[in-house]
Amino acid sequence: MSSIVSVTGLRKTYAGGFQALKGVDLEIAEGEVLALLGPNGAGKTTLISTICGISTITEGAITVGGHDVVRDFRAARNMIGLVPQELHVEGFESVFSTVRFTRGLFGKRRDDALIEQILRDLALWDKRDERIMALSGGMKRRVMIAKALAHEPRILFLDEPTAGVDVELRQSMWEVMRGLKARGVTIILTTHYIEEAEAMADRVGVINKGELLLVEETGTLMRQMGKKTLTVELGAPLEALPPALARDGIVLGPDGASLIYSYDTAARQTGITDLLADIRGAGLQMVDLHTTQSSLEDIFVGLVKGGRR
Ligand SMILES: Nc1ncnc2c1ncn2[C@@H]1O[C@H](COP(=O)(O)OP(=O)(O)OP(=O)(O)O)[C@@H](O)[C@H]1O
Repeated sequence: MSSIVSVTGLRKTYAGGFQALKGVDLEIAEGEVLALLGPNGAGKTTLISTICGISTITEGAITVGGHDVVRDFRAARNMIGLVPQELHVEGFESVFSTVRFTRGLFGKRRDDALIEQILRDLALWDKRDERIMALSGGMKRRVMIAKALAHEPRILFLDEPTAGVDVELRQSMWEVMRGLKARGVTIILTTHYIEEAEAMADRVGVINKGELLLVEETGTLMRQMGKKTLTVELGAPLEALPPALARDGIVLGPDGASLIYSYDTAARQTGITDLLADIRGAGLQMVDLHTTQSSLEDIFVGLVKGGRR
């Protein structure tokens, strides 16, 4: 994997003595979308801020595109676009001039065609002459993204890009992110929305109490750690579970009308074949079968409760 961001042994202790990051190692591949999941106060924003060179490093090292974020701050920062959690926009300025001005701050030559393209991609072109204060919250967020993209960064950090936005806007933000990914932009987003990680991320990192508990491909994580539940609907309800069917992971469903069996999707033998044979052997009639897969949310809650894998 060729890393565009490399974080090694990162520790961050705030002035009051609070340890917000306790030794984080993380490699981010060029072109990937990485979602950082974690409860409030886990250290997600702190991690992003240290990578972006906004927050000082207590111990460890970070490189962005091979540039050390402390020694070679300017080169590292030039490669990064940051969309922070809070909206900071100059309310009286127009959309176009704000985004153009931001590009200038990075010492890049004026390129109005590029700004036009960015605004079009973000469905902001029609609003280019409006004052930012007159825009809706969702539009302001998009202006923040446009500003972050104005100097053509190769890496975009989005800190909770869809917190508190409506479903339609969330979907349109996802479209924006997909478009950027298709152009090869590496995206790191923090989110509280599991469905966002599931929908967008190539890999998921789970942070809790300043520790990166794991980083895994989204699909692999779901497969490795997921549980499945098989529900067998019975022709006639049972009073109790027949002894022949008793085994780990099985319970009688509501009203005794079904059997519910939980199994590990990663296990070599799920036990389903034996279970079905035993159900038949016990003379029970099966009228329907269905399976459900645990969500990334279940996995996440289990991880945060249970600590490092
Ligand atoms: N400037 C600061 N001084 C002292 N402590 C801080 C400072 N900034 C953050 N913290 C603490 O560090 C911890 C991690 O905060 P951080 O904002 O990184 O978490 P987060 O995972 O982004 O949370 P959220 O999801 O709520 O945004 C929190 O306990 C927070 O109170």
